[in-house]
Amino acid sequence: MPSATPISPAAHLFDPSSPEFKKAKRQYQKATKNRNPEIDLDWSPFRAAEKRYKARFPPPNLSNVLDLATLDTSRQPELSRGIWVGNANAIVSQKLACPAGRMVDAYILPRIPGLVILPSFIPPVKQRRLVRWSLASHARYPNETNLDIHYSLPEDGIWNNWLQSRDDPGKDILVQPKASEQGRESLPPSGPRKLVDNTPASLDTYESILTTPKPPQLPSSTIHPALCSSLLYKLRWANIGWYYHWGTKQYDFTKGKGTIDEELREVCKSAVTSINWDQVFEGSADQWGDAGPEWKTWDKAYEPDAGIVNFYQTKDTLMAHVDRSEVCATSPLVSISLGNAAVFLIGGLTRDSEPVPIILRSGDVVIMSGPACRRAYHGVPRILDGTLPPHLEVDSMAEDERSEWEPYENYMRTTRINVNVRQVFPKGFDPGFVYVSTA
Ligand SMILES: O=C(O)CCC(=O)C(=O)O
Ligand SMILES: [Fe+2]
Repeated sequence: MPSATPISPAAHLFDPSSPEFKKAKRQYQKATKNRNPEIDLDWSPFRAAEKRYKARFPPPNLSNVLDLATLDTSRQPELSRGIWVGNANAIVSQKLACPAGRMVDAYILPRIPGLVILPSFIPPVKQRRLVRWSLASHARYPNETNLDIHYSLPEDGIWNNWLQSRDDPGKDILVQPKASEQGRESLPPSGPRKLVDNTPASLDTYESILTTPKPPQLPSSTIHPALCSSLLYKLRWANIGWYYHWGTKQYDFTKGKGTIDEELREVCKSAVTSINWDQVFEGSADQWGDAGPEWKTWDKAYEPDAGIVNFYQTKDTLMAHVDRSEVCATSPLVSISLGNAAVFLIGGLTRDSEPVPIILRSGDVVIMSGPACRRAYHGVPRILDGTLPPHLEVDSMAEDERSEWEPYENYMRTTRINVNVRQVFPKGFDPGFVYVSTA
């Protein structure tokens, strides 16, 4: 069923005469009535920026947010979708020269050395394939998701079961909590990703990582059976490659390595080899320590082996954090945005650096690389509702493709997917071998 162009719910928040504006204002006044303004003074610059972009009232002004899509006239239909548009000149950026034989738009920001933005790197057809892959092929056994901790999920995953039940609600499976099956007492549900500071991984700390106990996270004893159709909106992440242990914030190498999808691997490798790294890291060789200018070998040495698919509903956020569990502390981390746009913040090695705000839209790729950027605080304080691009809607598709895509469009209307791909180990490194030889 073709759907009408959505009006972003937030659009009314900019109109003081609308009931939505008045209601949001009342809620805001109620919520802030007893707030001590002194507390605000203690916020770090990163926290203050998170608050600014999270705010429901008044809604954030995005004129200081970098939005490189505004430079591309072919993205106009996408930009005119919602109310959320930033500014291409908000932050100083520089377009990279393309390496020989490659025609890719890539930008660096002098304020965040090692960060590269590739707007529209993923073409629409590939965006749709990655959305299907994320939901139908990847967020299911044997890959771990946030829901597996608490529920005995059907083996073909929440998405595929939900698809079957769309025509026949009687097929909407009731998923049982694990705790009731196993009769265990335990911790409360995990909820959003927990952001605990951990020791940065490196080859020196590798042995202690291997020997740190990694008890399985216990399922909640308080949750109830739930229908697949409702659990779908509680899906927050699915693991890629090496398994990650959330309790210790370390990889659990004893579980072996999950496979990396071949198309995803190709996308990541193609992004990394499209970049003129000499230009990105010009003049920074002295910051790379003993390993020297590693970027010179990334065309051959870059090999993704882990990651996470993040699923955000429009009210979800990802708080400031550093991804420091990977032994490779400088290799590119490739981050792919799909669906609704978001405000992404990236700062420095502590929360005290003022972060740079960037709008990431569907098909954009961000690469975080090098010693400064790979260990920089970053987060996602806002999903920008109503920004699903036209090419992810059935209206833009040929008649015979529409019915297959329709459920994806429905889900993606309120969703942003981020495929976040990392390299844990240097290419060819054998983790088992090092463990035995150093024991
Ligand atoms: O959603 C994003 O753009 C960033 C996700 C992220 O930082 C992470 O998965 O560690
Ligand atoms: Fe991250």
